[in-house]
Order: sequence, then structure tokens, then C-alpha cells
Amino acid sequence: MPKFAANLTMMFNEHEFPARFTAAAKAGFEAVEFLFPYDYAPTEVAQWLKENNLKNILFNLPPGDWAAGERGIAALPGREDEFRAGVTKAIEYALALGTPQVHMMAGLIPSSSDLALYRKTYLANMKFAAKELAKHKLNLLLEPINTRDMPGYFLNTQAQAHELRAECGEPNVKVQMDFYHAQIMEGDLAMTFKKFFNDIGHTQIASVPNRNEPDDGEVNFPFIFKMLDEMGYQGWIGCEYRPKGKTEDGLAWFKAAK
Ligand SMILES: O=C(O)C(=O)[C@H](O)CO
Ligand SMILES: [Mg+2]
Repeated sequence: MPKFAANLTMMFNEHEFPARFTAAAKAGFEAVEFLFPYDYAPTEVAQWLKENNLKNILFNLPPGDWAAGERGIAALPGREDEFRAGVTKAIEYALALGTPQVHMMAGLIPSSSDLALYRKTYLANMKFAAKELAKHKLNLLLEPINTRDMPGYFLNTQAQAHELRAECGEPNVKVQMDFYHAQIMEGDLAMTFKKFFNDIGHTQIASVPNRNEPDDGEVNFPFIFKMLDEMGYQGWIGCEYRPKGKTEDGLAWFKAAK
């Protein structure tokens, strides 16, 4: 039986962030993920989880200046001190929230840049973060993101992420397979999932191409859910989609899949 986590950055947006926890629990979710908790104190977020009997299963390291368009700094040369401070901050939140894994966003790279330098920076930061997180038994996740939504993003395919993960060599580094991005960039979802199964730490879903509920579009999600079960996938499935209307009104797929 698949385990679904509500993504509170995209779902339940008809409520303010704190109220999304209650809405997710009422709708039947037992776990949540979100991009960033940093606008709130760790104790506040921990309280919302506790009050609603929810687990937090994922959030991201601080991404640089998000409002200015930055999308992570892990691959950006010259930002290492900021990256390291972000790892410390994320660990503080993860311990307070009981979160088992955090995602390190790579960042956007200028088209004329020296790719080797960005790759080297990304690997060094990955090594640092993995070792720090391992001290607390936490995992580090890498997520390939499609270039249509995020032009210039450093990490775009599952194969690229797994190659970098293997090169880093730290056992607590895993890859996130977001089926939405993977379908846009590569297709062949079932075979790709099976190929990398042992090193996939988290999955996410949304319809393609519109990124709405996973009950429409070009991907057959009931087939994917069945495959995950058959493969014995133990991780969570993050529902990272923009509801077409009110979140609760679009949850028939969730009730049918649970
Ligand atoms: O875009 C996604 O798919 C994401 O998961 C976030 O933007 C980065 O964590
Ligand atoms: Mg994602």
C-alpha cells in the first residue's frame, strides 16, 4: 500500500501555512513535506505536526535568495560558507521536527559557465552535507528537475544524479525520483525506477504536463503505484502537485489509491 505525504507548499493553499497541517490531517494524510520551514521557529512547526499527529518526511536546505530567483546553491562556486551554514540550520530543524531526510537543491548555472567547476563544487558540498547529516542519522537527497520549469538547473536526469551520488560515495545520499520531472526529461518511468530502485530515497507525483492531481495526463499513476508496491518500495510518495480547484475536492484519486 503506497504511503502518501501531502506537499504543503503546493497543496491546501486555500489555507495559511499553519492551517495546512490540520487540513492535511483531516483529509487523511499521515505525513507532510514542504519546501522550507525557515519562516517559522522549529518549535512552532513541531507543534503543528504534533497537534495533528503528522510526520514531516522532507524539506529542503536553505536555497539562497529564493525571492530573487535562486534555486539552491549546492553547485555554486563561492557560496560554500553559506551552504555549510544552511546544513547546520537544516539539521537543527530536522532534529526538532523528526524529519529523516533533507533535499539539497543544486542551483541554476549560467549557460556560459565552466561546468567542471560547478560539478566539483556540487560534489564537495554533497560530501560535506552527507557527513554532517550522518552524525545525526539523517539522509541527504538529490532531485533532478526538468529544464522547462527551471531552465539552467544543474541536475536534470536520474542517471546524472545517480552518477554523482555514486561518485560522492557516502551511503546516506539518496536520489529523489519526482515522476513529473522524470517524465518530462526522460520518460521510461517504470524501467528507470527499477534500475535505480536501491538508491531512490523518495518519490513525488503530479500529472504531466499540467502538474495537477495525478489522475489525468500522460502518466498512468495507478500502474506506477502498483509497481512501487510490487517492488517493495518503503519510502513515501510526496504529492507535489497544484490542485486544479479546492484541494479537498480533488482527492478522489487518493481515497481510491490508499
Ligand atoms: O520542484 C520540485 O519538484 C521540488 O521538489 C522542489 O522544487 C525542490 O525540492
Ligand atoms: Mg519534486
